[in-house]
Amino acid sequence: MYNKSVAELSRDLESGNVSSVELTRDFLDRIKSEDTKYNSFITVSEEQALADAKAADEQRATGNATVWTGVPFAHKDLFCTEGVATTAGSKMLANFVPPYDGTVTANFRQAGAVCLGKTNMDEFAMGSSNESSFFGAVTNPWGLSNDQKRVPGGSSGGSAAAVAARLVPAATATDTGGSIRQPAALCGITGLKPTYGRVSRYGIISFASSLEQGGTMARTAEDNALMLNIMAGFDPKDSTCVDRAVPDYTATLNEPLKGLKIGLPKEYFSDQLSPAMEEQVRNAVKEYEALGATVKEVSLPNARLAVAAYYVIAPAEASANLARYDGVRFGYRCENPKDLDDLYTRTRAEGFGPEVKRRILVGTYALSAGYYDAYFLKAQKVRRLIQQDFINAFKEVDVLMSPVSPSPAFVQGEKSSDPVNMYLEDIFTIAANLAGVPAMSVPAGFVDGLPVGLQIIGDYFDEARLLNAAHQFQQVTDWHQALPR
Ligand SMILES: NC(=O)C[C@H](N)C(=O)O
Repeated sequence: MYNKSVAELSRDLESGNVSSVELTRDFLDRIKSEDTKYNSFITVSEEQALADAKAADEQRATGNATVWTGVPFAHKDLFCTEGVATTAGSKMLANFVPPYDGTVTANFRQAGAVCLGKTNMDEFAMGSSNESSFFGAVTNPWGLSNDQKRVPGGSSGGSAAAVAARLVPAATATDTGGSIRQPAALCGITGLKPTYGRVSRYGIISFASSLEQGGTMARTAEDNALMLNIMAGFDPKDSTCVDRAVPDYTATLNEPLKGLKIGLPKEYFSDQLSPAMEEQVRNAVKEYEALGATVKEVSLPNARLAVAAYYVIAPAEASANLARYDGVRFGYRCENPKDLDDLYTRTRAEGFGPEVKRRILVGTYALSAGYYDAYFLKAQKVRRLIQQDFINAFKEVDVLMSPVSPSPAFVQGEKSSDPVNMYLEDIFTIAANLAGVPAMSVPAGFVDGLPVGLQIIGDYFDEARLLNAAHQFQQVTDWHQALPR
């Protein structure tokens, strides 16, 4: 049962092979017995899940079921869930129970899906290893047999580890600079960051508003399509959400790839990429050629500036977004403040972890009057150039393919004392966020027994094509089915 996809579980529910209550109990039991190894959940909402499963079974009995009715899944702990703690992986929000559902949360609820709980993540989505979580690091299900605990990537490491370890068939995630694609790659699952504006951000705890986007994680491309079908769409509660028709993302999965034009950005096959990783990515591209695609080299000349621009823009936006955590309205409050200044200072000093503080300081500096032009404005100009690079590339090709991360899952602690080294994990993923284009990670092989991801980047709102390309690849490969060892 645990190995089944959302599509398969949905068919089992439809045929009456299993009830949602049985399925939900099974997955909850599995989380209880297995997650001690991974720490992929912050909260397991057992009671609520069983009540929702019962309601889903009743709904199905009336003949009014959706594909999702009764199917278990999990939310990254950044998505506000009414009545269930939503912590953003931070001490600051450790006791925050939202009085409302975010739009994505409401969409899953409306479709009848059963949320089993909230997954672990880097604090406020800042990190590439899940080690900055107030609730402890997450362990990658891969590589455990070597006795060395490896990171699952981040910031959506809990979602990725839970899906890889078969604790849930699917989980929501968010991606600001690589937070869906890098953990998906490191855990050997499939993940999609949609176009900026495709999915409502209402009720997602904000880190960098102009970059982040809610997205999907599951083992198959088909399941990612099923998730996006209920996540995408206009929302008047999010002014950055685009009013544009939502296709059925499953409808085009089986289109043949003959004639698909693939571009390989030469900047993404640099010496930062290990030769063994490069070989896996190039082998995956060969599979596409066998499926009828054509391949050519393209250039994203400004891609090398992406990490530098991101680490000005994202902290700047974070410093503004996180100003609201002041101990007054909600979240953590320090004990016995002397006065208002003391309340602000100690609440923030005690409530935030080191990486979040680093970014607030960097962001505040970059936005301050004397430095605004030199850093923030300059970074915005670079961002525009990077966007233009993608626009130019998509005049020549349909999709871009590249590695997701420079190396496979690293050992816990290896990069903790070197923030810049950690930031370089996103060297191939960040440009897509700066430009706002959609991008996926698809399992494409192994290096030293650890999963490798293929990144597929698309033009604006071309998610259906990405999912089609990933699905066709998964019909001729079985990397996405491999069991962690
Ligand atoms: N949030 C993300 O997309 C992760 C990125 N590594 C960051 O720390 O900003």
